[in-house]
Amino acid sequence: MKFSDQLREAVEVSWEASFNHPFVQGIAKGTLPLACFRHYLLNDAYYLSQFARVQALGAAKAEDLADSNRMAAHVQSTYNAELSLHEKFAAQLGITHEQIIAFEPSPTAYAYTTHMMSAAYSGHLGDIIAAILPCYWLYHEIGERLQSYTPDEPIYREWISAYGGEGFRVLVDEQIARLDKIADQVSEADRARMKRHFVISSHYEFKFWEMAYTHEQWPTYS
Ligand SMILES: Cc1ncc(CN)c(N)n1
Repeated sequence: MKFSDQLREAVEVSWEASFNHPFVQGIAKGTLPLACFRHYLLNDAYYLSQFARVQALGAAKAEDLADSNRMAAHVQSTYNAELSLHEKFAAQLGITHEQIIAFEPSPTAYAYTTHMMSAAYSGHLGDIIAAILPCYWLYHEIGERLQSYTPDEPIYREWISAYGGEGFRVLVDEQIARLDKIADQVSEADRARMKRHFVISSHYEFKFWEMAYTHEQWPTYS
């Protein structure tokens, strides 16, 4: 069984829970309050800026130039495709660039990005891809599964079409193939560690919907 198939099997329950989360179902049906999407967007702008840095660490740690080149190209797609889509949504929701820059991430967004950074700084390219792959793969599965939905809210329609589209599929397949190739070359201990990164990131993906849906904040102790 391919390494990526083992990973996919390990997260079946948590990915199904993500798919069924009221945030995701609310996007599909158009019933998600825009205030929840706003909280998501602000946290996601922070998340994607850290995600791009993790991808860049992948470019730096890759052992051959072709992988460095492709990881760097993925940084550019995060910037050109995803972050610019978010900026468009932000403008539609009246969120300014200054608000995005000044935004303090919620606990889950902070914890998830810290997990990815830790895997990236302490590991090799395989650790990095394992930690970031749920971000690609889960979103694409969700986007594909929501393709038949046409929510009234245009932002939600565009969100579904961006993640379910062919452009995103190509990037997901590329990283899955890269991870399978690396998994064939490393030790059993490395594969176990990589699997753990993937499973933890998948849990954080679920918690990210929850964070947005509940407007998660840091405690104030007052
Ligand atoms: C938290 C999160 N995970 C995944 C994605 C899709 N790249 C995203 N935009 N945000």
